[in-house]
Amino acid sequence: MGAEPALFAPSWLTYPQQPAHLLRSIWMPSFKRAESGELTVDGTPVSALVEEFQTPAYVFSEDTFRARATEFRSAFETAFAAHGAEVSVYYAGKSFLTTAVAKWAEDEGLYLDTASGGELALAQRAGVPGERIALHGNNKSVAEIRRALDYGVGRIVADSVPEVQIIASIAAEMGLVAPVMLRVTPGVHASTHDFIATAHEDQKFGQSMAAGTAPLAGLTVVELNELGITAEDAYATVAVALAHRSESIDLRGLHCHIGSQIFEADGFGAAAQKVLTYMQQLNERFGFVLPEIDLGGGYGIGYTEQDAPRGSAEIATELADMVSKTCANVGMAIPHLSFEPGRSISGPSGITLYTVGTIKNVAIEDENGDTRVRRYVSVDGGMSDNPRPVLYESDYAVTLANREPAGEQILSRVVGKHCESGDIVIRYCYLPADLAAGDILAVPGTGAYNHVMSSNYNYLTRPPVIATSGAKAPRAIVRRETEEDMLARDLGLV
Ligand SMILES: Cc1ncc(COP(=O)(O)O)c(C=O)c1O
Ligand SMILES: N[C@@H](CCCC[NH3+])C(=O)O
Repeated sequence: MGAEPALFAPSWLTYPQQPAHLLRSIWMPSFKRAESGELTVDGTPVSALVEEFQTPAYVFSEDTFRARATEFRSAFETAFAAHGAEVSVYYAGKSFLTTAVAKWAEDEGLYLDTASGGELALAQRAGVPGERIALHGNNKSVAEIRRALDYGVGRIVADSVPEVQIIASIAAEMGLVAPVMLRVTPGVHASTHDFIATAHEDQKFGQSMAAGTAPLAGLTVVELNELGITAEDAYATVAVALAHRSESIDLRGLHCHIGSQIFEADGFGAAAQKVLTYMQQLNERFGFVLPEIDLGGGYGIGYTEQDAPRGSAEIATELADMVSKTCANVGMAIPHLSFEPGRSISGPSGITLYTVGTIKNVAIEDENGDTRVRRYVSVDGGMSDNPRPVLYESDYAVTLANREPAGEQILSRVVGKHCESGDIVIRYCYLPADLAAGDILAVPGTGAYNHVMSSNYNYLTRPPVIATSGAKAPRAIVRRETEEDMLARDLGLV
């Protein structure tokens, strides 16, 4: 492996050969090669999947999803139980949600984090009980809040002072008491792409815990005085005071989420430390004991051989030790803990299958000024089924799936079929020299933030999601979109 990360400074001389074997940090045990060399998913050869469901297609292993959900939950429960604390795990539906997935998560003992009225509607359709659901969002509509309260969700995570006010007034009008968590901004740096980091101060989520931010809360001095808030207080304290005063809000605790696709433990630990310390200050100030803290999700997964994801047991043990130490230091009992993993459960459970179309060579100059050839391999999908490369410069791995990727390997770039030069599926990979139109490629790690972020760009129809498991025949849990589906929304010459 080269000294520099190949993803950002690819060197023709140093970029590692894509291993023909399937790295287990990227490919879960559901994805195996048969003796023939063909890739299988939970025992079904990809050629059979492609024959029945065509490409592009997301293939999602129910077995892997269930195993990862249970593994995460048990790891966190066990690690915190060692300190006498209890844990609830909320599966973050924003990463991948269908009726079947909501049910699998519930079967495995997970609660469900929803991020909009639409996700909530899906959870309702799946029959997830209200008390097992959380509703998130930084700009919830009145209808979304009403729907959540009507369905009896276990908690609404309020993002700001105005949201606390709106939730309080809707709950009062409905004659209910709304269970609320307050999202705070821990002000720590999370090492991930800027667009998916959410813990620093200058972004849209949460309320600041920093002293002296209360005057930014939008209340008049008289209103702040009435709440007992001074200019030295934090913005978040204003929200807590409002929630505390309201008879239609049951304040359950604080919430924070530092971002997504994070490997280092430091950010999670630092955030937990800051929020717990602030929580104890609130407990003392308001004379209550907030019963719960939610530390969000964000645990990174392996996309390429450059990534080294950590196991849930290791993360959980580290966090539990950190939380227990902080609580002892600030003199509080460990509150109920909750977590919201999305990608770490759904991401590695899914792959995307594409069919190879045109293959062409382009002459380019390498870093030494020598002319080289880059092989462009086009597939039948692209940024409409996976916008992550174009949004976050995300890197993925790929393997030839319908047969053994044997023989000479050639540095290649896999691109989509959209009308954009940035429509790149895999920037750098080695694929066999004899790759040909009609071959099937499999891209791992597409179980999270792919199907849910797909689009109809260039009027491509969105792929189906095929669920696999050792116990059942593969079946579509989301059907392929048809041209009729797309065209039906165009109202013609009105
Ligand atoms: C509040 C909240 N919880 C949970 C998640 C899930 O994150 P991830 O899929 O990275 O675990 C997100 C997304 O970043 C989020 O915003
Ligand atoms: N959509 C992002 C993650 C956002 C997480 C939700 N707050 C991704 O694909 O990585």
